[in-house]
Amino acid sequence: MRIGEMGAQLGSVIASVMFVYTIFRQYLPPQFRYYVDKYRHKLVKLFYPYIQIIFDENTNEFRRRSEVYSAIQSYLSTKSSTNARRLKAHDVKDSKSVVLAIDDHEEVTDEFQGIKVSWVLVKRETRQTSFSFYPQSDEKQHYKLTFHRRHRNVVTGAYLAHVIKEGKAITVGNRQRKLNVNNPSQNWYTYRGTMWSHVVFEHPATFETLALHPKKKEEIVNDLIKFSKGKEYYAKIGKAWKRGYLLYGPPGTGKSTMIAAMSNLMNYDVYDLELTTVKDNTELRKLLIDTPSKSIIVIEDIDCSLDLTGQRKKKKEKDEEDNEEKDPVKKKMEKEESQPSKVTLSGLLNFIDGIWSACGGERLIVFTTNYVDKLDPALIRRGRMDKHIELSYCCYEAFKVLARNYLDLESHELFETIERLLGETNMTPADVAENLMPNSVTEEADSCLKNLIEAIETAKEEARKKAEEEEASKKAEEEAKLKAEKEEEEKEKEKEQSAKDKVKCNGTSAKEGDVK
Ligand SMILES: Nc1ncnc2c1ncn2[C@@H]1O[C@H](COP(=O)(O)OP(=O)(O)OP(=O)(O)O)[C@@H](O)[C@H]1O
Ligand SMILES: [Mg+2]
Repeated sequence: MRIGEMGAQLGSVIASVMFVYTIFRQYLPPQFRYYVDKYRHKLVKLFYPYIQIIFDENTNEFRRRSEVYSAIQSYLSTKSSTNARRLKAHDVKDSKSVVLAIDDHEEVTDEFQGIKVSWVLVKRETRQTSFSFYPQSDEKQHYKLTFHRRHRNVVTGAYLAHVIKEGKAITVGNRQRKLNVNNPSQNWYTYRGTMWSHVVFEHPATFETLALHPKKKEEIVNDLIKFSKGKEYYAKIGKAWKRGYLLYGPPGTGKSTMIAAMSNLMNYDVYDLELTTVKDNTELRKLLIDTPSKSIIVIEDIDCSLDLTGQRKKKKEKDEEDNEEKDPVKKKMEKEESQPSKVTLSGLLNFIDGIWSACGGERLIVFTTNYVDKLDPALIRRGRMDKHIELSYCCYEAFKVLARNYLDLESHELFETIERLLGETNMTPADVAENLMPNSVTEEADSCLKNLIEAIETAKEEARKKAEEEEASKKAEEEAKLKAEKEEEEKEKEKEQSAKDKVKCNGTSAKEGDVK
């Protein structure tokens, strides 16, 4: 017989005995009654050596679903599928697959450090008598954990911590990741107070498919894994469990793709923060505090995001002209929307250094830029952005990854030519990938590689022409400058000469006057 069943039967026997006792208690002589009452609890303890803990589905706080309950449900979903005979399948919000749970009143046993415990899902009908802003269903359910009282310390300590940790890990593993974007603040009310809107994140990019030099790739992956396992380490050194990455390089070199690969590797949600729609630093702080643990906060094109005031002002003036006919409410909203963003560099820095450290949990912050030289050194100094990653033009190693991804090719006679050509010219992985993509279903790998060679040669030729043109224009500029300088010199000389002539002329006329 299982623990739970044993406990339940013993429990019901004791309950029946107690029930009979309360009926006949009044007929007992007072002295005898006193002794029975005194030893009743000890008797119960003696005959019922089990302890039960109840885990309610909802918390008292706004009737929210209890996180502990959800963790237990996930934990038991793995135990019950092998253990229980009656299971229930249901879809859980944000979960990738159906979650299997034990059916009502079905018992699941578990073992931890040699200790046997039992779990039962209990459902109770309730009748709601009062009006509530948080209407509850008529059913209440809870998990009941039963174990022998001699294991009390282990079960309430290490075992429950283990269940919650495992359960949370299973929930995270099973969770559908989300891509979040910030709502403009004037729309927070419309979006029921939510600052972020989300869609399901299903980007296929991984570090395996990312075209990058293997050494660099390995370094980044190791860095991320070390970070994800570093809770104790960060606590020990007294540093917030956060890490900043700066991805820089020309357009089409894989910065955004790398962010997707990071999210897939770490299983983190992405929070894509559009700074230009954030009104001010206070709003920025609210948005960032609202990001949960295990998230990647992304600010793309950071060089453009912090300096848009001029551009937005122009837009605003233009909008004002267009809006003359519109109704006042709409006009006001649009006016607010076109207000220049007042997010400042110091606001962002304060957040990275200050508030960020205060809210616990692992977070990555990733900035991307095409122009690293344009960034304020204060923003990218080490400690704020822990790792600077340059994503550059496609090298031969990166090309091999793309050839494997797009054409299933490990080697080919044309690879040598491509290696040579890629060493001579700059081509982004995006362009290489575009050329490797077969134009039709029947197109062979051979012809794709030839297309690529042609494209690289064209790019090389264009780069050569561009360099020549630049050289010519530079030469012409220098010549024009020299000419202008010469002309200036001549003009100066002429001026000097005419001044001298004037002096001479004045001298002569004065002398003539004297003679007169
Ligand atoms: N390193 C890479 N590995 C694999 N694919 C790549 C890589 N770089 C670019 N690509 C391909 O090119 C496309 C554009 O790349 P991506 O958007 O990541 O570039 P980016 O560096 O973010 O550019 P931008 O600076 O314009 O935002 C991607 O969809 C991807 O298919
Ligand atoms: Mg990008």
